[in-house]
Amino acid sequence: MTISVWRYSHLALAVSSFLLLTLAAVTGIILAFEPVSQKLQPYRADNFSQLTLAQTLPVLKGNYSEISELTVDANQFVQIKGSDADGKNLTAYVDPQTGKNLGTPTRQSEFFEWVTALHRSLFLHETGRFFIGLTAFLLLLITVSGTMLIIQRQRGVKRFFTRIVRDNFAQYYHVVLGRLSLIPIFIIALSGTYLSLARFDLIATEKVAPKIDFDAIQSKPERALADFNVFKDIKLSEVQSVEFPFSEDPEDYYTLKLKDRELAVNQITGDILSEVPYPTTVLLANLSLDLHTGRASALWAIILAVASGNILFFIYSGFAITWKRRANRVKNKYSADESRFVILVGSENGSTFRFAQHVHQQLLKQGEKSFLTEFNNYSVFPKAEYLIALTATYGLGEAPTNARRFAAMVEKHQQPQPVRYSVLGFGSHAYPDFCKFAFEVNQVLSQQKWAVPLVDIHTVNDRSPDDFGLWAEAWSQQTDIPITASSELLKAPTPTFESLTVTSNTRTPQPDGTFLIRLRTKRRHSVTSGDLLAIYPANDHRERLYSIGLFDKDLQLSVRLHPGGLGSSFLHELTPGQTIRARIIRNDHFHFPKKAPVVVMIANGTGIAPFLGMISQNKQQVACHLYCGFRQSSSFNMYRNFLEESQATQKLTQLHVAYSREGDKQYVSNLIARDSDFIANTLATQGVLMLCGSLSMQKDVLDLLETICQTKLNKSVSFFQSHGQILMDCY
Ligand SMILES: Cc1cc2nc3c(=O)[nH]c(=O)nc-3n(C[C@H](O)[C@H](O)[C@H](O)COP(=O)(O)O)c2cc1C
Repeated sequence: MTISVWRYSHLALAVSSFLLLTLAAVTGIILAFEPVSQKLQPYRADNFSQLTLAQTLPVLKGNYSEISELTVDANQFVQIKGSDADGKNLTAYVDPQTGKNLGTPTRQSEFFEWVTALHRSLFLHETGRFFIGLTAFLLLLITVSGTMLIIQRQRGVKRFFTRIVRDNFAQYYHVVLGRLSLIPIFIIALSGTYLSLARFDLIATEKVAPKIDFDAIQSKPERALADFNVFKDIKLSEVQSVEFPFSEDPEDYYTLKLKDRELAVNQITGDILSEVPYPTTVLLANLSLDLHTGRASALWAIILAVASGNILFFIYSGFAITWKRRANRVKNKYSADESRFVILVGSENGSTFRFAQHVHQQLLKQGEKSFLTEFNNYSVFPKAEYLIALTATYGLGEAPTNARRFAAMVEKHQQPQPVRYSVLGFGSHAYPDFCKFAFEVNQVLSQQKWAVPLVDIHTVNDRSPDDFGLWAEAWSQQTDIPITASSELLKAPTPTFESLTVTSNTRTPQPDGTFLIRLRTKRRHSVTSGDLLAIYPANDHRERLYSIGLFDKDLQLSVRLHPGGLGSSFLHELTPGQTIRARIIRNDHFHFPKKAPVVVMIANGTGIAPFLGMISQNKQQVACHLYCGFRQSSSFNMYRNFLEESQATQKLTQLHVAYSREGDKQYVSNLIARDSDFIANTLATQGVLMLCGSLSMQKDVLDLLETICQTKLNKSVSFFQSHGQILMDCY
């Protein structure tokens, strides 16, 4: 059964009952104070629980001339009805030990009477009772569906009480308080349902009348009350009421209504004339009344009041959650058939929609035709040129409900034209399978013939505006369509630019057009290899990003000169001493891993740049294996000395180079295929693979890794991606 079935049942039940539930909860809170206030009255005997009928009845008979009935209420106050020495009618609370008159019982206060009637029947008699009974039953179902939702959210019964990740106020406390008050609310609902069923005779609660053989009644031996064995055995705490014999005739007897049975006792001999146990249905009805009203315990009454208060909070928070989800429903200006941009959203609780809407609105503002929809609505998009897939991950690294059918839909609907896609995963490092579903989406898309990768998959941790901004920048750079992270989304200070001084520039490009440039920053401590440098070659909004390799105080960029390329031409012309305005962007997801026993670096072309810096910074001599691919050996020559020196100082363990236009004409993926056992072993022993370079290299390597992971490790590549063991930064 999917999470959505429980969720929709939970919601439907809540919607259908919330008005009556609110009323029942409010009146329930008020009524919980009645037992508490009653218990504060001074009518309970100190040693009540030890007293037996054999101790109590003779004392009371001695003190009062006539007693017709003795009752013990839920507060353990003993009350008698009869007449006093002057023959006047008497109803009084008495001390069962001394017989002292403690006071006269008063009627329930009018206010509590009024609230009780409202709580039980809405002043509508049987109709009202029916609706209240139905509400109790719906609450029972809500509790069951809520429990299932918590189990699914926590990934299993065993983890029911483990830490809850805080999403937002309403959601967090809906779950936290839901767990805490689950049992009291379940009891309130079950007992309320039971009492209603009993009230409508759907459960038989008839007590069986005593069967007395009047012919067998004895009048000898005569015994004193205190010597009746049956009275010696019965404690006052077991008694509901004792009806005294009407006359001294031996055929009149004591009727004892206990908690679990009814007895008839000969008033002269003390013999038991009849003993009838109550049916289980009656016992359950009594128990339900105790549990539903809290009449037997002030502490339980307070727990019931708190649980009823929580029901009110659940009504509020439940609707707040639903409101937020519904607020994200999509209204499109352009149809799926006419749009150039298609934005797919996978979201459970709506926050990913906020980011998607943000992108969508910016595209519309720039006059683009953009269509936003849920993953499950994926179909053929005949005019689409760009596909942006934004998705959260849920459960055990699973798809959100509105993205479950995605893989099947992609199989079914092939796009007729090439579409450039980009995947942005939303998740949280609080979960072991970080953004797993997004990685799966990326994998599925990468296998489609029509799909052309535009930007490497990016992830957003805990809705971080900075992470989102990083993707927006990369995407804008590839499309030349500016998408910014608005201040509303960013809620972070505007970027700070800094001036960097050029310290060296090889300028003379290698045959493949690559050159190395070094720049010095004053804020060296806040940058590391794998971060990005954003430059503004034309001093306008156009930004170009380069991966940084850190060498002591310098940031080294490896740049390929593209004829007419905005960024590469600009950098190529720079000479030592010149300064440029730039911005360093932290790229946490592509930093050298802090704990990995082995790091395998895979690069092609200028993708080697961050790895050069990482190797240079590898003072701890963590085992590092570099696999890199170039067109020809001359392209590699500019790195050769540095890498050979690094091997000598054990900052680099092994170096593997592939040339695509020389010798064996190999790609870096061929080297990975050759060393597939080593790669699998690295992953199996918590090592980390890092990929940097072109998207086409990334695709080849990922396809290969998928096969390696499946065949050698029995897991998907997305498992290792989501566990931070495969890091990528490709372009
Ligand atoms: C019950 C639950 C399970 C989650 N499981 C994962 C997970 O396995 N991996 C992950 O990266 N994030 C996980 N998350 C975090 C969400 O993906 C993240 O908060 C996301 O931003 C929510 O987006 P949404 O509001 O659009 O649904 C989980 C969140 C919740 C509430």
